[in-house]
Amino acid sequence: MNFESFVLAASTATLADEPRARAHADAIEFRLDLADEPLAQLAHYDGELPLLATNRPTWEGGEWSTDERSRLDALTEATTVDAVAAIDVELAAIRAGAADRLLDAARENDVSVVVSVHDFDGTSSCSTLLALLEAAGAHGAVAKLAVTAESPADTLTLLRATHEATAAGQPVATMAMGELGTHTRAVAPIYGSRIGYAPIDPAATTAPGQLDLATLATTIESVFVTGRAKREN
Ligand SMILES: O=C1C[C@@](O)(C(=O)O)C[C@@H](O)[C@@H]1O
Repeated sequence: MNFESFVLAASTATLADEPRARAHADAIEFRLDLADEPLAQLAHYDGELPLLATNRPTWEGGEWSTDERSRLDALTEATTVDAVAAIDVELAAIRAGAADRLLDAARENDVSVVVSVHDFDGTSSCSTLLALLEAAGAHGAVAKLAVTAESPADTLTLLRATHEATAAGQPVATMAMGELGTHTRAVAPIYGSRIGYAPIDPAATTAPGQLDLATLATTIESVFVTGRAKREN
């Protein structure tokens, strides 16, 4: 997965759901931390959509609660699965020096790396967001930043950072979590965001404020394609 154009990922803990995502998604984000028998599911996967493997720890809003080594080892094993085209690694894990082997495995297996940062408490200043995106981008193909919107102004800060990083030639994926941030999931692609995440079922969200896959896909289609056509005319 090269993320040169926008990728809409259906987030799920159940790879058997993949056929239901095909109509709208470009990829599956497989949440190993939320899954039963994640490595066995990967070994048996025979779907059509490429996989982005995420194994989110509790310290970054996920559910993988055992030790860091086993978490990163599971992701390392995921890089050897043909269908896995990308993995998600937290910037904090890279900064802690824990992910070197994983990043090597991704390189050896030709798997792209999405380097992620999540802020579940709020939204920092635009310059801080830009610094985080730059730091994350130094380690992977895409820098991903999910903040929490506590006001409409926070969403503008996120979109400005998205726009500025993109204008500077940096591939980023951004979204504002929380109800106030929901619209950013549909409009961030206009400012350059390369990845969107959505659950197949509205009730199975993997982050606060997500839209379900069909809704996000059709909304992006109308605002993004229409907006692009207008800009190009
Ligand atoms: O990091 C992200 C983005 C996300 O948190 C979101 O806000 O859509 C959803 C997660 O599944 C994914 O790993």
